[in-house]
Amino acid sequence: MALAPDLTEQLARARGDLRMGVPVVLDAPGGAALVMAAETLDPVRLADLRDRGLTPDLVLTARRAATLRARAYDGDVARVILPEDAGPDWIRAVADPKDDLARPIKGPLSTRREGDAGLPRLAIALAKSARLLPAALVAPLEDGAGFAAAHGLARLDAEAAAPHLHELSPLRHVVTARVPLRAAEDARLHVFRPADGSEEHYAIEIGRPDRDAPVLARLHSACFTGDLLGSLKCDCGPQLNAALAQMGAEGAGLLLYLNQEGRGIGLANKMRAYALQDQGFDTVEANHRLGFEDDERDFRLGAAMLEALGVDKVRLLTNNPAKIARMEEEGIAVAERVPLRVGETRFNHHYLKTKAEKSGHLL
Ligand SMILES: Nc1nc2c(ncn2[C@@H]2O[C@H](COP(=O)(O)OP(=O)(O)OP(=O)(O)O)[C@@H](O)[C@H]2O)c(=O)[nH]1
Ligand SMILES: [Zn+2]
Repeated sequence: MALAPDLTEQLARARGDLRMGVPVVLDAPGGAALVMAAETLDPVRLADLRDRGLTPDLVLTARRAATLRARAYDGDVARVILPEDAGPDWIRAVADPKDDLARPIKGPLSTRREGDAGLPRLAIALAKSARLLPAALVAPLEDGAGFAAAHGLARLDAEAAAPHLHELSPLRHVVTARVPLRAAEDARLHVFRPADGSEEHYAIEIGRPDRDAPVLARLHSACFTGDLLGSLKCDCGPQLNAALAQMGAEGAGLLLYLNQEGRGIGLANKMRAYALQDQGFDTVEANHRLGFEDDERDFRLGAAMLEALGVDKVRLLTNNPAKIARMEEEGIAVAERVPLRVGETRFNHHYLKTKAEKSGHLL
């Protein structure tokens, strides 16, 4: 059926539903499950689910489970057995670390050992890709297709959908137009749109870089607070301006503006991380307490955009060795690393030090 949404489109819908608090059905040959994101959990829906005799587990990442001292028998995820009287507040308190220090969780949490964690794992990947807290209620269903149809819920073929969540969605080059910048009057903005309905990404091309030589390039990850507001907590704004200024001075360059806010966890989660940093945790610990890895970005995106723009070798403006490694893996030659040390303030000194010590950033 050509008019029906394909898998990528179904995934985009499922993400939208989870963000709104609408449950989604995951269906696989071995079993099905009803999934609700913990962050957007609706108490009425939780009650309805229980009235139907469904018994959800609260699925967390192993990172969050470690903070809560819960055993993650499934490796990267843990299935917490929900106490019968656990209401939305309890669920949210387990999922969201904001009150961990003020109200230490009454434990111990028991986690499930038996059974298959395939669908719970997919539920976490979906919540992450929806930029929600990585925590979900997952209740086994006997007849996934029947349940989805009866309640008008989105149903995903789990086996087919899982690889899509880890693949880079194809990017379409949508439009290019001239935008004279303070840093360089001869500048053009290219807009790229992923097929999976996720955020658009931009490339700012300064001058006409010679593709036969390594192009001065930067992969800049979106930072609303630093790039737009002038936040002193990071070095993003000064890095963005310094990169454009250098490209302007050299007369050519390519700045990729990747909409991977908060190292890929989204602005809401980044602000949760900032709130934890105010409680004394560093940037990496804060991500872990929330249930995320240190860095959830996918730099394959940058390589795909460079390729689309006909660039296969770069002089990369960065202090982050992971960016260099990823470009090389994706077939983009990094002829030179151009260091970018600007914007140190008394507020971000500790942040920059943590990045150097824990994330391997070069000084
Ligand atoms: N999760 C999280 N993200 C942050 C924090 N501070 C800044 N960010 C994000 O970190 C990213 C910084 O991106 P980049 O400027 O590409 O930085 P980088 O990986 O340090 O690499 P280079 O700047 O190239 O050396 C942006 O997406 C910011 O929104 C934080 O404390 N927690
Ligand atoms: Zn920043």
